[in-house]
Amino acid sequence: MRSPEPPIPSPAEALLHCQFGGWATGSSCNNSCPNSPGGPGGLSSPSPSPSPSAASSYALTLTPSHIHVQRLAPRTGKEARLILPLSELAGCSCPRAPAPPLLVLYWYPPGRRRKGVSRRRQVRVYLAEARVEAERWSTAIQCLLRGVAITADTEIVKRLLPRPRRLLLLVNPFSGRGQAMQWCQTHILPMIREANISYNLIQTERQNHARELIKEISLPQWDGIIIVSGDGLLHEVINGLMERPDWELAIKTPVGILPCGSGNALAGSINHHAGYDMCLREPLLLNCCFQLCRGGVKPMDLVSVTTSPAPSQNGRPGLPRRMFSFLSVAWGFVSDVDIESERYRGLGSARFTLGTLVRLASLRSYKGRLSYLPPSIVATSPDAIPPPLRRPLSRSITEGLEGFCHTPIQRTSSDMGLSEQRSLRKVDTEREREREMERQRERERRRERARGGGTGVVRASSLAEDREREMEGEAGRSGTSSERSGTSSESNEREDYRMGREDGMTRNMEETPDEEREDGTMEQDSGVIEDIEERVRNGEGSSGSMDGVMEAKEVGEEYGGDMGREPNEDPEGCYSYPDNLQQTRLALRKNSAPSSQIANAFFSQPLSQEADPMSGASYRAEEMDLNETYFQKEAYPLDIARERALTISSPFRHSPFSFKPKSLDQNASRPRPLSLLHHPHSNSLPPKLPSLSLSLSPTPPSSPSCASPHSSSYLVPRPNTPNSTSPSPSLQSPSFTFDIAEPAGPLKNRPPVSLPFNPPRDDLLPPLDQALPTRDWVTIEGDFVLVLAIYQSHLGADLHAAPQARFDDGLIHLTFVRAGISRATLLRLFLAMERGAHLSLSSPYVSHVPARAFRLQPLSPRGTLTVDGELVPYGPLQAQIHPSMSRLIVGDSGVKITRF
Ligand SMILES: Nc1ncnc2c1ncn2[C@@H]1O[C@H](COP(=O)(O)OP(=O)(O)OP(=O)(O)O)[C@@H](O)[C@H]1O
Repeated sequence: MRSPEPPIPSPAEALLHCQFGGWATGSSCNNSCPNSPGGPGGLSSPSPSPSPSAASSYALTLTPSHIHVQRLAPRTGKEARLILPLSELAGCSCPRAPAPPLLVLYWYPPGRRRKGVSRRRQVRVYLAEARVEAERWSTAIQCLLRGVAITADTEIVKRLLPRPRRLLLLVNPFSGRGQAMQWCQTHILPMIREANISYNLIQTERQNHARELIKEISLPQWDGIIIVSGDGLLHEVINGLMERPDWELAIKTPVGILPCGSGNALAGSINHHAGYDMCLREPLLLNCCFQLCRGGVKPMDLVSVTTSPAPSQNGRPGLPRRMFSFLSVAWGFVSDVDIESERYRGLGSARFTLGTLVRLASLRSYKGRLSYLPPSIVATSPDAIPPPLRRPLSRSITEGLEGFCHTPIQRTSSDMGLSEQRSLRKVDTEREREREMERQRERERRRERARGGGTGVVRASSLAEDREREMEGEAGRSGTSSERSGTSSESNEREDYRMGREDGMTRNMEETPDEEREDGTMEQDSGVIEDIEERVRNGEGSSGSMDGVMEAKEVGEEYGGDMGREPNEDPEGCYSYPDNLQQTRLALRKNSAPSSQIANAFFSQPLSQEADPMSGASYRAEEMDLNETYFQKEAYPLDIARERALTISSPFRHSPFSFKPKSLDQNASRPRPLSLLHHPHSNSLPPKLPSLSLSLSPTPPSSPSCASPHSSSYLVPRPNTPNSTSPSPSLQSPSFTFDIAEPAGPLKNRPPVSLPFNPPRDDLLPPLDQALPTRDWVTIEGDFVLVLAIYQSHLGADLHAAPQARFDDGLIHLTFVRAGISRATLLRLFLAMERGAHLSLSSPYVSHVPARAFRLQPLSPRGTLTVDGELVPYGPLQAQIHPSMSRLIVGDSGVKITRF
């Protein structure tokens, strides 16, 4: 992280050069001084009376990037030379008289801690001969820290300095474990004072207090709004800014976050992009606070999210709600854990570990439809004239999906460009052509079947069938398989399977249903759970949202195993746990009856479409407890036959708002930090879900390889394109069941925006109650365990959910996990996510795709949806990225930054 030491500065480089005396504080650590901005005695201890250090004197040289400190009378055992990079200084000061003329430097060098690299405070104090000299140095250093250019010839005077920055600090005293105010006193305010930043601190008194405040205040007087809390308070602030009449200007106010919550996802992203290792709690806070003091600002994407209307009190249907999100939209497992773990808030971030285990024990799946617009598609407004037909860039997605839904999505997401090139290259050889024909035949067969069903739906009838087909194809191709490219995850996956077979560890993997295969690894995995559980119980897990998990993983690593992997795979494909690990786990399991029970619950039954007795029971109980607070008791009308006929086109077959409104706003019922001890809710599905079905909305088939029986339908403008003169596909082909019906009565033509001041339009999305464009969108229907849309790299400070994400990459990173995944694999996914290694985890049920917009239509009647971790009304939801809309204070480690 630190750059190599610079050589001794040449005279030409030196801006200032002077001799100083040492200043000892009487303690071994030179870290306190009178009148220091951090207060007497620095952060923690009362100051012993400081005095000039008798023996030492130093030559200090200031260059544009460093302060070189040369001890003039070297003592044995002491470093003669110290180099302080300016990039590691939070600030400096020259205390006022009657204090001696001191130059005080607040230095935060990065150091390796128990968990990663983070900053630690050191104060260096030097005694100048005269006050004017100390002030000159202090001014010069502050100029450099604030980006004011000075040279050796510049007359260093105070008026060179820009005015001190002014920050509005909003503190949620109840965030996380309720330590925000304490950390303000001990960590935040001292460092902010050292950086010569003025501030106003306001404690929030209730939910939405910050939002209301931000709507009212005069913004120009603030250089930044800093949230001292978790991500939820920043969500309020961003929406407060967007609800102002001057939102266009207001949203450009730099915002920053000092992590005192339990998830701290944005802080985790800032920490990561600043080059630090993953860390939590105070180290994370110190890193982020230091970055804040450095003052670099970067653009940050926002995502406009339109949710279903909140249930209204007067019985009239409400308006769809629009909000702006900076972090994530989650449905299923992730949002369940987030919301349900509120009751463990006292554990801090370990609440997510526990929540994950609990939710794993009663894993649910949710029926729904996810549509997304891949980023390679040129922006097409739903109202715009369709662009001339071209070869779709996302062809490889469609092509893959037609064949078999799982693997190609995964492959395409990880190396879209590569797979595209590969698909172009492969027609060159004779063999490839044969394979292509074979695939074509297979596609034809499938279409035949689909036509036979009379629905026009291209869908996988069942995973088992798909797997069989895949296997047949594989067997047929086995003669040539070794010649295939080894770069795709598809081929890797098959390679893995093959190696597993050779190893004799399992049965033929391709013949074995996933669950059965994973059953074979049950014992090891339950060991993982037990380790985690044990640590959570001991309070060790309180160090992170997956902290217990992390530590369990470390235990695994000590034993020589990597829990994040399938036991039968290594990077090359084959892996087995060392015996001693298995023995240790068995021993652990013996001594831990409750854990064993949980582990058995996890692994004895794969997640299937069968009802989960546990969840079913809890659901009924909670219905009574919550009195419809969180979930509707009755499903909104769900015509299964009709839903299955849902096509390639519109994800909405009927008005998405036809469900029964809930009696209360879900948000209003979210337990707030003050009321943590209630809320035994859950959101299990009713028993017996229909088996997985998948319908896809392919891109226009402009090449034979992705021709579809309905190809002609793609050649006409979309049904909701105003300039369309051609009849809609549904009129052309009876098998096409496009729904271009008008939305239900009172919703017709209603603006889907509840924000008062006409904020930016979602040009990629039609209103929520209208059909999506057919072009370019991909739709997946089926049973999901989770859908996560994230636009920051981290989902929690220790969950590196989207390693490829940047603050301003203009992308929504979608991860979805389909039903059928086993608990063990899901756990492995989250374990791997801590290191950001989950993208390479090979599971046919897990997909990662980038998008610029998406629409999610839950078809299960119950569930939780969160936006930035906050509960929103359950129902259809859509979102679109607005690149670089806001500004985030990230420090100056990035390349392109401006200072606030
Ligand atoms: N004084 C307050 N009393 C109760 N709730 C508050 C108060 N101030 C803010 N809130 C609300 O508390 C919720 C949770 O706050 P926040 O997200 O900041 O903390 P957290 O949930 O601990 O952290 P994270 O979101 O990172 O897990 C937010 O929705 C916010 O609106």
